[in-house]
Amino acid sequence: MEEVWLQAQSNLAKVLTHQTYNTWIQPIKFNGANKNTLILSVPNEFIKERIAEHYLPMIIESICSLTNSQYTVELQITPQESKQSTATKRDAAKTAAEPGQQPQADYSTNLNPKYTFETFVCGGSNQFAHAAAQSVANNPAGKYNPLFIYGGVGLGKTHLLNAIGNDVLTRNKKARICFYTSEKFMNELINCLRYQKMDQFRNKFRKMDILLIDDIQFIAGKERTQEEFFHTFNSLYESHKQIIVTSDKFPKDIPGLEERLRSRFEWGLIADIQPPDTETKIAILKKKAESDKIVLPDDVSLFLASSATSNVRELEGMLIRLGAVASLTGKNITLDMAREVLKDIIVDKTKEVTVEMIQKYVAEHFGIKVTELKSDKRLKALVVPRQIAIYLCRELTKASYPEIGEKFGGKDHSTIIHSTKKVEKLLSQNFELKSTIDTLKKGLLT
Ligand SMILES: Nc1ncnc2c1ncn2[C@@H]1O[C@H](COP(=O)(O)OP(=O)(O)OP(=O)(O)O)[C@@H](O)[C@H]1O
Repeated sequence: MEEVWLQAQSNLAKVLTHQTYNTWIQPIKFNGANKNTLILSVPNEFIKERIAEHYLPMIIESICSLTNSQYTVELQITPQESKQSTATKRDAAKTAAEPGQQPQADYSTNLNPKYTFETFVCGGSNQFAHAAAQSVANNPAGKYNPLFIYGGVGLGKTHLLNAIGNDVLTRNKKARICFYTSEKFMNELINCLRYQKMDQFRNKFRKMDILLIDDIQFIAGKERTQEEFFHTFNSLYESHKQIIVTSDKFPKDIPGLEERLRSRFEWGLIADIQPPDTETKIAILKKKAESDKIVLPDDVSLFLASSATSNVRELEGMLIRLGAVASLTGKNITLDMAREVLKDIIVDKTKEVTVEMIQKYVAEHFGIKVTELKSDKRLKALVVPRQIAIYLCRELTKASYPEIGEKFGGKDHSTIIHSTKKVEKLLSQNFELKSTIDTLKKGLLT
């Protein structure tokens, strides 16, 4: 299997930029295989995280296409102290120090250089948080302190947090800024407690000009971490330093968060990020495709954006997957290819569905005849499928109530409205019905 990995590496070298390949892919070493898992070793946690976040789908795709079978990949950390890996770490640190990020002697900013305001697409769903972030970057510790950004998974909170840090550093290279996930903050705290280095811990955080903490909700319920964070917060706030945190919830909705912290988060500005609309999703995909040099036709970006997910990370994952398939097969990305490659992930809303298709599909699903579905018979075994089919016709086709009535044996439009409303009402209470309808929809649209 080692040869497969070496071949996969060389294929990836052809599709990635030189710098990306050297920084992230080249340091990966083959470390064994069992069944359908390839074990790869990476030099450190930093590289492991980045690979898992950005390159794993591409790596798996490359291995699977070489072996023609399904493989998963396990990443293990094995420190590699060879000259080469030391150089790689240096390169990674160098990459992380751009743009305008001065690596400080006594700490690391941990900022991701890719997450800037320039690479962030602003749309209706995130414009408030974006404006708040820009305002804080322009005037740290001014009007909005702390800034609390909250929103669902993969909607760009970490990106904005980094963008603030990167932006400030491009203008003031001496600014002391650090980005921490709350988990990393906690782990460092635990280590410092263990090795009696609490003075060092406190000094480090309390000397910051801007402290960026990602996913603060994870400190909820962790007493010691909350206490230490509380003192760090007070110390920074009193010295007029900026604090910015992100969370997946509004402060008062974070269970287990101490009251004193909750109230402090509410002192400043709270900005939310909502799921992106289709136009914003398309704009994000296009920007990402451009920066990764992936040729993405308009119909494909619409197809990806019409998928149910609002998680931008997932959208990016689909794009990376398409890019990898296109590079490895030497083909252009087309709508047909996207449908095929992403068939298990995307429900295709662009596919035309007709009343007749729905009638046939629903009748087959319930084991009845289309004529029975269209009839006036009041048997329960027919009434429920009929109402579901009518509901789906309204949901998935452009047919009007009278048109649907006509195709259901000449029924009156009020009967069609009644059936649709009945299903709509039941959907919120009846989980089984919802699941049946979801299955039917998926089947009809893929
Ligand atoms: N508006 C946007 N413009 C450009 N890229 C975006 C945008 N929103 C999200 N992304 C990208 O989507 C990915 C996920 O975003 P990010 O990690 O910031 O999400 P998050 O809200 O912090 O998620 P989590 O809750 O999992 O921490 C990143 O690669 C980010 O660059």
